[in-house]
Amino acid sequence: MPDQLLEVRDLTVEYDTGAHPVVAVDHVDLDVQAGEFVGVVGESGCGKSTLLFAIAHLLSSPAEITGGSVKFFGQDLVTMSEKKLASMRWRDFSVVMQSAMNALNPVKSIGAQFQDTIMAHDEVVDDNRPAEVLRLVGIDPIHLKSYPHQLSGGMRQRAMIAMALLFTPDLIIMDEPTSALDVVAQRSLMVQIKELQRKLGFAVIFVTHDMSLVSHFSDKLVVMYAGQVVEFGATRAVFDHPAHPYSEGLLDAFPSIRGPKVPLTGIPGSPPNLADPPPGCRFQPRCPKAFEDCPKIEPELYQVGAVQSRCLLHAPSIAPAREVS
Ligand SMILES: Nc1ncnc2c1ncn2[C@@H]1O[C@H](COP(=O)(O)OP(=O)(O)OP(=O)(O)O)[C@@H](O)[C@H]1O
Repeated sequence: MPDQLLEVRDLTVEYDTGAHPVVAVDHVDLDVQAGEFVGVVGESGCGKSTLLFAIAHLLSSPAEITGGSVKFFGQDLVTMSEKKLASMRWRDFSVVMQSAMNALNPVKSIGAQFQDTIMAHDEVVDDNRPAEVLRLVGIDPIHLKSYPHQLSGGMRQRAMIAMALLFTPDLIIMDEPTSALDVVAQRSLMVQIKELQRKLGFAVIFVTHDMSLVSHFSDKLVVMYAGQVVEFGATRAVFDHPAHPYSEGLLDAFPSIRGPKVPLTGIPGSPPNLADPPPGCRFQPRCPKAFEDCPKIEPELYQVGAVQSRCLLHAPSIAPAREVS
């Protein structure tokens, strides 16, 4: 199996809203290696869910992929036929949504829904597999007979993860799978996802608002702002030395569980309207380190040590003359 599982290049998604399309994902690049856990963070509305849906090719109108490619084991999902995509979903990659209650069919038992997923593929699956995947996520297989409303919120999310594991895919895409749960259930589900990932070796792309979750569970971190990736790198490197002022702001806005108590500071202002983003750097109207070039020049992603940062402070031709303390 090649190491490179997913290669997203220049991916752009627009919501066609009339005069000014909303560019929710703007020329995003992302690499995921086999078995890797990649966290995607950023404020509400920055395009995280749209990115995941675009990767899984699950977008519907008015959203449309207007450019770029999503290569999964070298095959471009963007140009792939719906038939081929349907055969790959669940088998090669699966998606776990924010709310299992919305994703599961309320009038079918969990077992019947597992069977539907199995029947939709030409794969031979052992009869015991549904029971086996439920056990894997800590649910008694007796609940194959249960309907979604008979399970707790945590169990429903676990059942969704079990369904995502039916064919042991190489990639599971998760959109805030724990956000509807209380902190204790959230933690225990995360620990379980991580254990399963280690045991079964699948890769995860995981969207969350929760910086403490990604700090504990993800290998790599993608920080998104206004439809763009503004920082990308190993999670530890980003947490230890954030290279983008927005990442710094996000880190200062959440409490550290073990570190010394420090006053939390938010990020002043609010994210821009994606139908009409500010010129130059999109974060500059809110950035404490902005300087005169920031509204004039659109930054690229620059290599800064172990991470990449979309900040002009790190642009080789600009930074030395404009160093801001
Ligand atoms: N149907 C739609 N029509 C127009 N714009 C949309 C539509 N759905 C989403 N958007 C816009 O696309 C942008 C990205 O939305 P998206 O849901 O991907 O963000 P997000 O980071 O996942 O947010 P959250 O964390 O709140 O789930 C937002 O600015 C949103 O307003």
